[in-house]
Amino acid sequence: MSASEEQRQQLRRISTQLSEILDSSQTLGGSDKELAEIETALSKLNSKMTALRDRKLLEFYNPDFAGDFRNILPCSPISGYFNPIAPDLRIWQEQDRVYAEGRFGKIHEGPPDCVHGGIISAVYDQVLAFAALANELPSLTASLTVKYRKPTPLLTPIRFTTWLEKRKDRHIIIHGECHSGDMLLSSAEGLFIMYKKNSTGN
Ligand SMILES: CC(C)(COP(=O)(O)OP(=O)(O)OC[C@H]1O[C@@H](n2cnc3c(N)ncnc32)[C@H](O)[C@@H]1OP(=O)(O)O)[C@@H](O)C(=O)NCCC(=O)NCCSC(=O)Cc1ccccc1
Repeated sequence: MSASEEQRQQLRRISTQLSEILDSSQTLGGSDKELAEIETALSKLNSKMTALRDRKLLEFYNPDFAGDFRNILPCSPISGYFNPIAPDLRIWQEQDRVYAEGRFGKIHEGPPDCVHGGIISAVYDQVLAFAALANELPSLTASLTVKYRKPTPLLTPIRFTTWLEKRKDRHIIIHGECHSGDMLLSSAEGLFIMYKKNSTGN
């Protein structure tokens, strides 16, 4: 079963709500009574959602992403609009480069007030893979090296830039950089291996 436009919009709004709930959970405080009320409300919501959980409406891959890379893998934990843990990034292509821009919130904190290194790596993994796709070289990550130059601040505009560095047969090298303003925060190199052609040559 696939989602109607109305259902897509509803699911997107639900994901946004859940995302805000997750973010709030990181700095939550209140009296015993207030926390108990939240626990009860969430428990009810949880039961309702559990009852509907095996009726997935969203596809794994959306070829009609219309230039918005957050639509390609709707439930990706890094880029999917419908996954509440995905960071709030805009991801798009210009010529053969893919860019991601946005801010990370408390849910992605590693060192105090900074983004967790694993989250930064995960974003590189996804946006470098998108750069391969943008160059019509769909592939999987074989290895990923990230150089962390400066801590990546939370709640601050950050921009990732990625580009195809080299291709030889099925081996693809993609590079990426992450900046806050003019400051280089980190860089990455990924080796991607293109999907094998099947026996029909596709
Ligand atoms: C697919 C492949 C990487 C390669 O296997 P096959 O196709 O069977 O190819 P084969 O083994 O025949 O090798 C071909 C050539 O490549 C070379 N080579 C291979 N590996 C390495 C290496 N590590 N390092 C260096 N070289 C390596 C190998 O020597 C050979 O070289 P040759 O031609 O003789 O000179 C496989 O190991 C695999 O599935 N790994 C797990 C991948 C995975 O889970 N990644 C994480 C999830 S993806 C993600 O999250 C991003 C994403 C999100 C959403 C959407 C899209 C992307």
